[in-house]
Amino acid sequence: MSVIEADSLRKAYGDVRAVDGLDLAVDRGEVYGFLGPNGAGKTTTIEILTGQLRPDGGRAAVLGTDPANEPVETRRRVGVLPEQQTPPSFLTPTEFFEFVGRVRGLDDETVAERVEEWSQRLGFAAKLDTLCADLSRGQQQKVMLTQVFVHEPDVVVIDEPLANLDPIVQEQVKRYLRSYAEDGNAVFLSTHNIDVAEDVCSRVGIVTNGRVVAERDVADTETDLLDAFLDAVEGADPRDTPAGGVQ
Ligand SMILES: Nc1ncnc2c1ncn2[C@@H]1O[C@H](COP(=O)(O)OP(=O)(O)OP(=O)(O)O)[C@@H](O)[C@H]1O
Repeated sequence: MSVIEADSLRKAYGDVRAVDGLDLAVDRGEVYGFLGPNGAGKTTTIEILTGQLRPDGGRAAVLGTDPANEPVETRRRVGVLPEQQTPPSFLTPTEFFEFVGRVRGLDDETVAERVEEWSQRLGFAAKLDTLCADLSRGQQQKVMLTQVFVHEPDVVVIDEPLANLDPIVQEQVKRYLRSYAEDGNAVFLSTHNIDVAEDVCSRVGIVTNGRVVAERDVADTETDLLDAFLDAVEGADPRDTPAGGVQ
């Protein structure tokens, strides 16, 4: 059984069909790249998969539960990195992780051990007791990445995880994501960066106008992801078609 499934998913904002009949399935062991241009419907899909938004139609399932019906359970079992979100400015990373750990049912000792490991891995151990407001954008991203994994979820849904990270840390995170999937977990990685998709993902779904229009195995040497992406985007109809019909 796939750990992430979307079946004819739909969501409109007024007359904009943000997600428009989207199908996908992600299995354990995969880093699935969700690759699409601005406005393709990636964020909206992520919000549906993580229980933040109820679809207008279709069905989503994450680890066998419907995020629309069980949003709290979904967010407890899944690691989520929302687009451009920063940790609370009025907390230190240590305080933030304690809060996150309690919400997810972890004891403080377990949280401290995992935070120690992650802060060493990403190189922000010296900043654990600095107010998040006083961290650089990259350091804030490291904090956000740590909260994704602190409860050791089987599935993570991450939006542009490498944003603001220096090249060395980017390489470490890429390596970690691949090994995390190889250990039998699943990564759903949304990006508009083709190089990131090529470097990290095992399979890529290209999304335009709210649906997955092509899928490619990245290991397939015949695949040129850039060509597939340009074909999909150039072949797509203009965005923002009114939900009621033809523009
Ligand atoms: N809250 C909202 N109200 C109205 N329209 C919205 C809202 N959120 C998204 N949209 C529209 O839905 C479409 C899909 O947006 P979405 O944010 O899901 O795309 P995206 O692929 O994440 O884009 P980007 O890569 O630029 O972040 C866009 O046309 C956008 O303008």
